[in-house]
Amino acid sequence: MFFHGTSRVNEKGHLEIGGVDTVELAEMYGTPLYIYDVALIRARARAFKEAFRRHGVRAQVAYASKAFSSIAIVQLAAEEGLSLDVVSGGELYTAIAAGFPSERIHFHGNNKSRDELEMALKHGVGCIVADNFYELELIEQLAVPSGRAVPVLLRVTPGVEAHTHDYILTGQEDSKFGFDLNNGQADEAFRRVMGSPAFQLLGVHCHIGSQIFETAGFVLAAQKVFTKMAEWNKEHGFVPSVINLGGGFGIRYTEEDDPIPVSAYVDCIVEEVKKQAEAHRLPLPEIWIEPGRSLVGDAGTTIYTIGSRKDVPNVRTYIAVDGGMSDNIRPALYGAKYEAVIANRVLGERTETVSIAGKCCESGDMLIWDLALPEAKPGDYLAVFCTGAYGYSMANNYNRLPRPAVVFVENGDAQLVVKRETYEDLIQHDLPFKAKVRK
Ligand SMILES: Cc1ncc(COP(=O)(O)O)c(C=O)c1O
Ligand SMILES: N[C@@H](CCCC[NH3+])C(=O)O
Repeated sequence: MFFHGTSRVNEKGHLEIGGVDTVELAEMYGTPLYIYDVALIRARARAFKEAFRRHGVRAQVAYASKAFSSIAIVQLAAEEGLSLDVVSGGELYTAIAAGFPSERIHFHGNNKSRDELEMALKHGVGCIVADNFYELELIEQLAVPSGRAVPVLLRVTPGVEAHTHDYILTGQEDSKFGFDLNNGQADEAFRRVMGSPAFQLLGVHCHIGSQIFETAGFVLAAQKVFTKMAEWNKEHGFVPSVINLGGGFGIRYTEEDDPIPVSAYVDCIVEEVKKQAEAHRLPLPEIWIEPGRSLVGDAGTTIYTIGSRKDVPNVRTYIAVDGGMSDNIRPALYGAKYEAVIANRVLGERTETVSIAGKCCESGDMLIWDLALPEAKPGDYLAVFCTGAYGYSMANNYNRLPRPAVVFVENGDAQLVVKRETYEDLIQHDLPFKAKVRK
């Protein structure tokens, strides 16, 4: 059975997570419903931190909140001693509202606006990951009058091609993110930052992509980034205090995925950074990473109610659920694959193969193709596993579907942490049209 964390089958034959019956949750909060296994998120956070601790190096593990941002998850990240990666005014606002320590917030993004940068500086975020020359210009304009130097990392594209889906590759040269490491852009950004009192350069950031299963890309990225920082050290006496190698560590969505433990990624990163620091006779910088998916991905499960069924004789059977690409766009966007069970009959014999359709008016709104299930009836609950990252955070109101509720479960306790949207919520920003009367 494809279970993660505290998921198990209880004596009623129902899926239980965090000691709570998911069928009871579906009945209490309605569906679609996102359920997060808090113990699993804690375990992943601790595994990352423990891996660094074993090496005795200074490190920060920043939760990439784009994977799932809400007050509750940010508070949990703070409780677990994580730092926080935010990529917009909205994620920053959420972090501040949750009381997250601003000195542990890292502000990302390839087109930060003046307002967003102003907000970040006002709250004294720990660092701005500067992406481009326009942004350096904006930071300078905002920082110089204040007389304070802004801590920055320069985001570079190292020219490393990780093996993952094209849409989630970020480290290759032809990318919208960061300063190119190989064509002189990163050097120009370095000179720009070092020559201005507006900046305090901490070091370099790179992120090579997402859902990566191999360590080779991280090692290569560490080598390339370090070689550049060593060059800057030789020529300009710069001593980096931070190297940030981003996130991207893969998780197991289906039986086809075979990820390595999070500690294995940390081991290879730390070993390479140590090797590079020694080779270049530089002090070991603090090592930062920013995992999103690997902290929350397999801790999330979505519960849907099964509704209509359509048989296309000799071709396939479609089973439709009460959500779809509006609460999980990943299958439509990336062809992402998931595993699922019937939450109220987990151990039922899997006698038919069906395809799970969403309820949006798009043929591409399919959640899972060719899934073996016990015969599904209207009113059964379908539990789709591993939806914790880039599920709720990419949810939308297509077809004016209200976004689902989110519940955290731990030790037999369930807590609603995001309310379900209502129809009133959907029209709250709409204004009536008043036609001008022509004379
Ligand atoms: C700059 C940056 N950091 C961190 C992440 C988090 O990646 P993941 O969720 O794959 O760990 C991303 C997303 O890919 C990113 O773009
Ligand atoms: N949203 C993507 C990951 C993008 C990561 C952000 N750089 C996914 O669901 O796989």
